[in-house]
Parts: sequence; structure tokens; C-alpha cells
Amino acid sequence: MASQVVRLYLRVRHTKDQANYTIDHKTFKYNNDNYVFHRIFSKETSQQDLFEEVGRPLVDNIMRGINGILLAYGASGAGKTHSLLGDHEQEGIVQRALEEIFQRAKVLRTKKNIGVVLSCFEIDKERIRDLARILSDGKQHFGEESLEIREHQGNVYIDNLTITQIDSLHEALHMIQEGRRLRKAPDLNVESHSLVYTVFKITVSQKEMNICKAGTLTIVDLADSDSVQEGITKTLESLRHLIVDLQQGHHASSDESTLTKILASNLKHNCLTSVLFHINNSQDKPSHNTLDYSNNCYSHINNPSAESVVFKSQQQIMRIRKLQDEILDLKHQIDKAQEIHESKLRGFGDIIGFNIDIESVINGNNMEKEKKNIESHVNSVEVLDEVQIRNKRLELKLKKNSKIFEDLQKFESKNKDRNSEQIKTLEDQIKSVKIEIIELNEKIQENVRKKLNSRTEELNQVLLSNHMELEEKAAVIHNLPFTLQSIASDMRAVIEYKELGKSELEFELSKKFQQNEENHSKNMVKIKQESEQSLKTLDSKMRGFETECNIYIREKCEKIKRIEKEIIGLYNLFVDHDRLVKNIESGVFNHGIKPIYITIHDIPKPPQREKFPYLFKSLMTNGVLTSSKDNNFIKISTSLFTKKYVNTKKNNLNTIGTNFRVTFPPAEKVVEIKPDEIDDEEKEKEKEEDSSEKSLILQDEAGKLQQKALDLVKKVKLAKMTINGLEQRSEELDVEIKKMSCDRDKHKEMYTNLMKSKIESKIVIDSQKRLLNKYII
Ligand SMILES: Nc1ncnc2c1ncn2[C@@H]1O[C@H](COP(=O)(O)OP(=O)(O)OP(=O)(O)O)[C@@H](O)[C@H]1O
Repeated sequence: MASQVVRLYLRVRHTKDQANYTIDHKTFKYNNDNYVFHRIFSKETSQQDLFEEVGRPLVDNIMRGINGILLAYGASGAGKTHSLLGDHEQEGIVQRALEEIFQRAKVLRTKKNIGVVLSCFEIDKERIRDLARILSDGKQHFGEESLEIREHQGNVYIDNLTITQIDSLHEALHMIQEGRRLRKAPDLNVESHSLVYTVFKITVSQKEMNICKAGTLTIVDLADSDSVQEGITKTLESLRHLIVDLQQGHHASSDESTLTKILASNLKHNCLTSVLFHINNSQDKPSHNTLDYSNNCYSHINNPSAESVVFKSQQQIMRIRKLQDEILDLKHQIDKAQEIHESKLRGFGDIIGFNIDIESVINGNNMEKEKKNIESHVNSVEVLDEVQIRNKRLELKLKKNSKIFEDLQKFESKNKDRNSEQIKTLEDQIKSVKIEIIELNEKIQENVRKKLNSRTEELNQVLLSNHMELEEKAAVIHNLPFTLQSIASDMRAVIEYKELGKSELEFELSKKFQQNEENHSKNMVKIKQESEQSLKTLDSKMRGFETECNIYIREKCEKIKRIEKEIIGLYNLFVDHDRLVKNIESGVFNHGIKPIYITIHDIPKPPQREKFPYLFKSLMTNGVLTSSKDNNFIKISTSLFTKKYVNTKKNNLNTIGTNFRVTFPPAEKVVEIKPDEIDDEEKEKEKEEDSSEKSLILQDEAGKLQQKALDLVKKVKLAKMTINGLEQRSEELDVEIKKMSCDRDKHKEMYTNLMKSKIESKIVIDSQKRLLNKYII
């Protein structure tokens, strides 16, 4: 039966100085409770010390072919991963164990065939995820599917798990590093990997002659012990049962959880299980889960007899090996002694001339008979005494040796029974390893076959495509000289064309530039001239306006003066006229019935017409006065001339409103009223009326003049506006001139740009020339 040893350790992570608990080498005291461990590691314990105490015994065992399990237990952040994997400054137990294994393997490889295989996976809610799936492209991939646990002839194994043959420490560390990196979403959710178990499995196999032994070390970074997740508490509980069962020598029930099922494969054979509990003292109260759990385990394991089982069997193995060596040594000694004895007997027989039956002497069959025979023959010889003494000594030695031999045979047969059990277990182990190896081989072969097939297919395809490509390339190469020749000729043509184009371009550019310059200067001159001309015209126009205005104003002033004179004259006339009118009215119109005849010459119109040309003209145009063709009568139809000139016919006097129609009767019937007969008063009245009429006309005239003056002002304003417009235009012209100078600058810039592009195109042409030369070469 396989023997088991369980060791419990505690590592306390100190992040606080004061704590309400004390620790010593083996006991953790919290309030009144004592928790005992095989060893407690405090803050002073370095990673190396931890490895020496916890890791090295496990490494020693797997190098002897004894399995090992290391479980890191504790709340999240207590330091489980730190102990197992460490950080970039301080490596953990896993790396140090691998270092130790590879160091030992290096020494052992001179005598033995050593193989190290590594696998890492994690258990997340009872699902197994392979962390080290290395595909053909050599990259580490994250297997998403859950792997299955299978059993074959009592051996538990994970189907399809990547088991990597590791040849160097560097490879192993790289794989551990990758496995650690690939743990479930470590970057996205810091706490997520506290809920999964990370497992690293290291198997070291050794083969010497036909003897093969292998030991597997399974290292588990357990999930957060404080987690209330049902799956985790269940697994930890089943693990505790497993540990306790192992300690009590019961059959370990491993069906409860995935983890315990996996561990069971290690526990089938001799196994050393170490549980490293972790506590972080930053919490005011240490994690009771951890302490209670450890306490539960410890109460069952503190039984030294159990621990001694494995050591006893180890001692036995050592003792057996020692005894076997001793037996071989003794056998060798006996053979040597026999050889010496034989040669001496032969020498002695030669001396005494007696043929001794050496076989019988050695076998001791006829020892007594031979002795007597010898004694009877050599009694007389002194030498015989010496021979006898020697013989006796030899006899004694022989007896002693045969006794030892018997003892050894007895011991061997005794040990044989004990060894047979050990050998049986070893054989079992070898068988299981062999099966594993065969399965692995089969898997590897299948994988290799699949990969080979796919690779061959790929290669065939590649070959086919390469072949086609090569053929295409060959065709291209075949046509290359022609293509190159045509390219060369094309290039030559291009260069020639470009050179031509270049000179043409240069010529055109310089021509354009010159043209631009000329146009520009011409434009400038033209604009200048135009602007000067327009300014001059404006000036002359202004001057013309001014003189015109002056003349007009002068004329008008003269006119006004004349009108003033007229008004004065009219005023004088008015006085006479008024008097005349008054006379007429007093004589005839006061009652409106008396016929009055007025001869045409009484009307001052004809003589007045020349006298007051403006006034008459105005009266005529306004329809105030209308004369008949024969000048026989004058029609007065305006209110302005009410009661001024009245011609009456007998019984033919019409009065229409304030207007009077004056009709001149035929000559024979006209009663001539001579001017002398008209009263002075009437004359005065007439004059007055006339002058008022004239003054009105003059007023009217003055209004018109005013109107004209206003028109003139308007014209002046218009002229001013025109001047302003012209000024504006000249400003605009200034702006245009500026713009033109800007354009000139732009043209200059364009010219420089064109020159630049010319240089660039020259460079391109040169490079193409060079390329062409290359092609030609
Ligand atoms: N003894 C120690 N010395 C120095 N640093 C430590 C120690 N123990 C833990 N740490 C640091 O504390 C942090 C948390 O530790 P770690 O990740 O090992 O805890 P954990 O128990 O594995 O937590 P989880 O279960 O959440 O993964 C890490 O940064 C680690 O480097």
C-alpha cells in the first residue's frame, strides 16, 4: 500500500507592526486559541528559506520517484501566488524547484536518461482550462474548452492536456511565466483569478538500463479561502477530507471535486503532501477560515507513526541497497580468497609432489579425507606444520565466510519479501508511466501524423503555387530582355520628349514671364494714364461747371435786377391803372347795369405788351389773357384780374362768378370813352391793379427763379456727387493698381515655382536617365 505524509506550514504576511496575536516556531496564538503547524514562517523568512523548508523535500522526493503535492491555501491577497510564483525580483517555490530539478538532471544525465515534462492548467467552476496549449506556430494559446478527466486502468488523467517536454530551465520558466500570464483575465478583473485554482504539474522520469522511475510534483494555487462561492467551499471541504483521509490511512475519496480527482492520481503511490497556509496580518482579525481549516487538518495528522511510514520504507530501501552491495562485496571477497587458496594449494602440491584435489578441497566435500591424506604424506616434513596452520586458518576463514554467506542468504530471502512489495509498487508505477508514455506516444504520433498530413498538403499547395509562380517568373525572365529593350527605348523617347518639353517649357516660361511683365507694365502705364486723364477731365468738367454756374448766377442776378426795376415801374403803373379801374367801376360796375363801351385802345394791353414782355408772356401762358385774332377783344378769365377790364355790350353783360367776359362790340356801336373822360381815380385804380398784377407775375417769376436756383443747387450737388464718384473710382483704381502689383508678385512667385518644378523635373529626368543606363547595362 502506498504511504502518505502530510505536512502543514503557515506563512504570515506582515504588513502591520501591531497585531493581536503571537507566533513562534510552530504555534500561532490568537486570543486563547493555539494553532499548531509543522513550521511557521514569519516576515523574516525569505523566498529561499521557504523553498529550503517546503520545496526542497518535495524535489528530493520526485527525484527519488516519490510523488509530491504542494497546496497554497489562504484568503485573497494573503500571498499564495507570491509564495509559489514570486515576482520578478524574488522567484517562488515553482521556479526554484525547477532550477533544482534541472541542476540535478544535469549531473544525473551522465548516467541516466532524464526527462522533464510540464503541464499547467486551471480549474474554474469545475471546468479545466489548458494554460499551455502550444500550437504548431509556437505561440501560447488559451484553450477555452473544458478538458475531461478520464480514468484508464485505475489511473486518472486529463484528456487532451498539453504535456510539454522541457529541455532547459529557460524553457520551463518561460512556460510558467506564460501560464501565469494566461490565468483567467488577470488584467481585466484582479479578483477573478482568486476564484480559480491554478495547477502546475512537473514530472521527472529517470531511466537507467531497464529500470525506470518517475515522480510527479503537483503545485496548486488554491482559490480564495474566504470566498463564499459554493463551488470553492465545496472543493476546499473535499480537499480537507482528502487530507484527513490520507493521514488516517483511509482510502482517499476523490470523487467529490475535479481537484481532488486530479490529486488522487498522485496519491495512488507514495506521496508527500505539503499544505502552505497563508495569513495576512493587515486584517484586524486573521482569516478564521484558514486557521480553522488548518486546525481541522492538523488535529488528524499530528501522528508521527504515519509520518514514519514513508521514512521507514525509505530507510529500508537504503538498507537493502547497502546490504546488496555488501553481499556483492563479500561474494567478491570469497571469490578472491578461493582463488588465493587454490593457487596456494596448487603451489603446495607442486612442492610436495602430491596432486591435491583442489575442487574437493574448495567444496569441502572430502576435506577430512584429504586432510588425513595430506597429514599421512607430510607428517615427516616440517613444512607441513606451517601448511597445517595455514590450512586451519583457511578453514576457519572458510567457515566464517560460509556463515556470513548463509546469513546473507537468509537476509536476502528475508528482504526479498519486503522488497517484492516495494518492487511491485515500483512496477505498478512503471506500468502506469509506461501506459501514460504509450498513450502520449500515440497522441504525439497522431498529432504528428495530422500535422504532417496538413503540412504536406500545405507544402504541396505551396509547391504548386511556387511552380506556377516560377513558370510565370521564367516567362517574365524570358521576356525581360525584350521588355527591358522596349522600356529602354520608351525611356529614351520619354527623356527626349521630356528634354524637348523641358526646353519648350523653359522657353514658354520665359516668354510668358516676359509677356506678363510687359502686360503688367503696359497695364500699369495705361491705368496711370487713364486715371490721370479722367482726373484731368474731371477737373475741366468741374471748371466748366463752375464757369457755367457763375454765368448762370450772373445772368440770374441781372434778371432779378431787371425784374426789380420792372416791379418798380409796375408799381408806378399800378398807381395809374388802379385809378383807371376805380373810375370804371364807380361809373358802371357799382351797379352792374349801366352799359359801358370800352374801345380797344383803352386797354393798355397792346402798348403794355412791349413794356411788360415777361408779364404778358406769363399771363398768356397761364391763360389769363386771351386775345382774339383781330385783337378786337381780350378775354380775361382769371380771378387775379377781377374787375379790371370790362367791356360791356348793351344788354349783353354776363357775369359768371367773379369772372367777367368782356366783348368788344362792333365799331359803329362802340361808345368811345376817351381816356380823358376816365376819372383820374379810375385810372389810378387801373394802374394799381395793373401793378399788383405785375407784382404777382413777378412773384411768380421769382418763384420760378427760385425753382431754377434750386435746380442749379441740385445740379451742383449732382456734380459734387459725380466728383465723389470719380474720387471713389480713382481710389478703386488705386486699389486695382495695388492688386496689379500683388499680381505681379504672384507672377514672380509663380515664375520661381515654375523654375523649381523645372529643376525637379530635371532631377527626375536625370534619375530616369540613370535608370535607363542601368537597364541598358
Ligand atoms: N511575503 C510577502 N512579501 C512581500 N510581498 C508579498 C508577500 N506576500 C504577498 N505579497 C504581495 O501581496 C500581493 C498579493 O499577494 P498574492 O497575489 O500572492 O496573493 P494571493 O493570496 O495569491 O491572492 P489571490 O488569491 O487574490 O490571487 C502581491 O503584490 C504580492 O507581491
